[in-house]
Amino acid sequence: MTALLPTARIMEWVAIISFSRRSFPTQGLNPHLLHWQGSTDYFLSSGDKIRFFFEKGVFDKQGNFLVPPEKSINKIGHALHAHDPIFRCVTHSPKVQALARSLGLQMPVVVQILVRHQPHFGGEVTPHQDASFLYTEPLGRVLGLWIALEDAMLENGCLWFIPGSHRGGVSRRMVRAPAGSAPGTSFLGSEPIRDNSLFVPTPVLRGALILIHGEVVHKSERNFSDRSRQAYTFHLMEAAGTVWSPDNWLQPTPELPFPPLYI
Ligand SMILES: O=C(O)CCC(=O)C(=O)O
Ligand SMILES: [Fe+2]
Repeated sequence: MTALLPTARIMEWVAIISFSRRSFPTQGLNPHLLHWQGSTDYFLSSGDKIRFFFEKGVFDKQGNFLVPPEKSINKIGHALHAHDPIFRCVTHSPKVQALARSLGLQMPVVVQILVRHQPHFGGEVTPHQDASFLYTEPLGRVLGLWIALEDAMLENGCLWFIPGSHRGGVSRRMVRAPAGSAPGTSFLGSEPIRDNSLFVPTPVLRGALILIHGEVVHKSERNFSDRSRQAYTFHLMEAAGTVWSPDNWLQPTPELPFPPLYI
């Protein structure tokens, strides 16, 4: 784990964009759709945009905030690199490139970038494998880089992992339904019930980087503290010899292909 990022600049960016008129997300949205993480369509069409996904219960029926806006955001995604130079610069920084090279990645591409906010009472992230959402053939080609922008401790929602769980294949896959059908996604297979005692917590200080194997089972718990737990996270795929599943919810487009990390 190493300190990699100009954390303060990213935090500043998050604060600015949270309040900027140009992108404030509730405008133009049907308030009835503003539930946890927004509507399915809002999610499915976010792959090439910067969109805001909210904690549960932060809006009233008219779409007005019930909590201070800075405590309302669960995550921001999924194409921060495409629209903001700070994120592009950090993601493609020499340190990240050197890290990818040291891991032997030949043609890594950036598939998504998120800022996870986890404010006070921020929701949990239930146990999952990233490859369920970012499926490739063969498996073993997706790597998450999760960077703590603030200390992530037991009480404010640090990550938890099941050691060795990356060796067991993928239990379920989220697949995109044909355009226009509802719901927009469904799961093939299911997430098994796992014994909670198998999870090992990974508390880290601000600036630490956690590498997440695409198939390792991980989760984070609800943040019951009054400290937020912001993290900057993106996923790389080794593109050499890999097929990105055409059923994944997130698809590269001619306008926004997955950018190569080494540029
Ligand atoms: O930040 C979290 O709580 C969950 C992160 C996660 O699941 C990921 O980055 O793959
Ligand atoms: Fe994950």
